[in-house]
Formats: sequence, structure tokens, C-alpha cells
Amino acid sequence: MSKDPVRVLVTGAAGQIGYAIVPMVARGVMLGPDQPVILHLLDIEPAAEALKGVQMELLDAAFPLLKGVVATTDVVEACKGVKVAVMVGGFPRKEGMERKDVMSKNVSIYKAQASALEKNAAQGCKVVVVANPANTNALILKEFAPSIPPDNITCLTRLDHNRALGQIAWRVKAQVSDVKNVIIWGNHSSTQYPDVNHATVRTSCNGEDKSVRELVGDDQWLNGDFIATVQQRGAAIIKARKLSSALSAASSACDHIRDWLLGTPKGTWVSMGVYSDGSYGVPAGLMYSFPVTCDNGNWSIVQGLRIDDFSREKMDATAKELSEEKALAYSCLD
Ligand SMILES: NC(=O)c1ccc[n+]([C@@H]2O[C@H](COP(=O)([O-])OP(=O)(O)OC[C@H]3O[C@@H](n4cnc5c(N)ncnc54)[C@H](O)[C@@H]3O)[C@@H](O)[C@H]2O)c1
Ligand SMILES: O=C(O)C[C@H](O)C(=O)O
Repeated sequence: MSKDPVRVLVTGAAGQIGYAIVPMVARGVMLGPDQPVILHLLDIEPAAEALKGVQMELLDAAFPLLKGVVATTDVVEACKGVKVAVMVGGFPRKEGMERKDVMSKNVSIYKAQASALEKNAAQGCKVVVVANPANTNALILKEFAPSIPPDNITCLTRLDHNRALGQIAWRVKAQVSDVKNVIIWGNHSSTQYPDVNHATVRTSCNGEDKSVRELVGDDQWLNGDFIATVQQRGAAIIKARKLSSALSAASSACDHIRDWLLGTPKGTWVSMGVYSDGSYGVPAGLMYSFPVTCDNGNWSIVQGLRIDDFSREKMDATAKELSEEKALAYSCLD
């Protein structure tokens, strides 16, 4: 017997990431190849016509798993009955704008969407915030949707995680699927700390896992250019495309939700921005990216990893930036 369709909300659906992610969801990349879906697409009034175009294309593509599309500019209608919410819509930084101006616009968007989700989403709805500043938008969403369990609200750092896997695979000439257990700590920003101290690569000769530090054999690169490349990758994509990353962001958001709902493979963790419980000395109450394993729709922070002085300093620096962003966001609420 076929499964009941799951309603998946994509906000900012007429934008770049929206355009990349909706066919992935409709093809089963996010929820599995046997899971029918109904897509809820939200955008704002100026993008209503473009949104209609996306809806037309979804019909034209005749996706077997796609059982319906709700395309709307009404946030309440968009949130009704959704089990998964991918929050891509937001206000981008424009020329001449101060950080505070962008923050203030996004705080009011995420405050309003939090209450629409809280009142209208299906019970147990899982939320991933993609729109920047992703960690702080997710924190605001959490604060203004108190009836949604905090564990159900996350932000996307899986793109950074995947970027780190890609850089290591390239460097040691391995398949990316053989690299695992990198960590992105902290903010989805240039202060994030991509950590390879616990990462391994499955070697082709005997299939054993070898430590990345041992295989790369170049701590100067790992502690320098590797970190900078991952931290700056978003900016490098913007420079090359004149647009920010979209297909990799969409694909990583699918990875994030798929692993969260369907589980991480045994012995493997992924990075997710989650509400800090104080693990690893990260201040509680920040939306901070940690290594997590997922099982049965629940994530848990991987505990007991050794943190050296180099890592400690970088983990604290990104936590400091998040505390400052949080203070700025709260000042916009006054
Ligand atoms: N976390 C990550 O890894 C990551 C990666 C790439 C991009 N991003 C961020 O994702 C966001 C979207 O990127 P994009 O390239 O798709 O941008 P985009 O400008 O192409 O699309 C954004 C869409 O959001 C819509 N929108 C604006 N306000 C809205 C609201 N209140 N409700 C619903 N929709 C609204 C816009 O009309 C637009 O269609 C940006 O903030 C970008 O910085 C995050
Ligand atoms: O949109 C951006 O500023 C960059 C984006 O967050 C990315 O990491 O690609």
C-alpha cells in the first residue's frame, strides 16, 4: 500500500534555492523514493507571478511522487498541515544596508512565520532554516514558536559540512563518499570552524578507515587553507556565479532533512545547527552547529570528542559571533 503524502513547505520558493530544491523534493531526494509529497510553496506578493511559473513547471514535469502543490503568498495557508518546513525565504543584504537593517527585516519575517508555523503546521513538524543569517533566524523562529519543541527547529550547516568533505576528498584523491565525520562547529558564516580532527577516509587498498590528518600529512594546510576555503566557499561561489550557491544549498538541505528523519548511517555523524544545551562548553541558548547522529527523527549531539586548544579557540570565536548576533536580533525586537 502506498504511503500517505507528506506536506513539505518551502518558503522563498520562487527564488534560486527554491527553484533548485522543489524538483529534488518531488523526486524523493529528501524523503525517500517511496514517499509521496504535497509541496507548499510560499513567496511574497512581488514574486507571485514567478511562483505561479514554478507551480506550472512542477505540473509539466509529471513527478510520480508529487500529489499536489499549494502555491501561495499567504503564510497561514502555506503552513497548514506541513510536516517539514524548509525556510529559504528572507531579506537579503542590499547595497548600503547595515547589518542591523538586514537583521531587523529578518527578525520580523521569522517572528511572523514562527507563529504561523506554530498555529498551523502538523504536530511534530521539523524545521530547517536556510535563509541567512541562518542560525539567528532559526533562533528567532524557536523563540516565537514556543509550542514547537526546540529540538524540531534547526538551521542548515550541512552545506559547509559537505564542502569540507569535498575539499578532503579532492586533496587525498578519494571518493567523497569515503570521507566521513568532519565537523562544522558554530555559525554558518566565515567564523565557522571546519574541524577534521576526528574525520576519516576509507582507503581503497584494504577498506580501512584512516585518519584525515594522517592521510593528508600536512597540518599547515589543514589548519590554514583548508579552513579558510570552507569558511569562504559561499563568497567564492558568489564571486564566480554572481549569485549565491543554490544547487549545493538545495541538495544539502535535502541531505539534512533526509538524515534527520531517516537516520545517519552507523558510525557516521553530520553537522546540524541545533539549540545548544551547553555541550562542549558552547553557551546554552545559541543555535550552534554541532556533530550529531540521527535516529528515528531525533538528533543527538555526539559527546566525548577531544577538543584541543586550537579547536577550543575557534569554537569560542564562532560562539562569540553568535552571541553578538543574538544580542543584535533581540535589540531589533525592542
Ligand atoms: N545556510 C546555507 O547554507 C545557505 C546557502 C546558500 C544560501 N543561503 C541563504 O538562503 C537564502 C535564499 O537564497 P536564494 O539564493 O534562494 O535567494 P533568492 O533571493 O533567489 O530567493 C529568496 C526568495 O525569498 C523570497 N522572500 C523574501 N521574503 C520572504 C518572506 N517573508 N516569505 C517568503 N518568501 C520570501 C523572495 O521573494 C525570493 O523569491 C538567502 O538568505 C541566502 O543567503 C543559505
Ligand atoms: O548567501 C550567502 O551569503 C552565501 C551562502 O550562505 C553560502 O554559504 O553559499
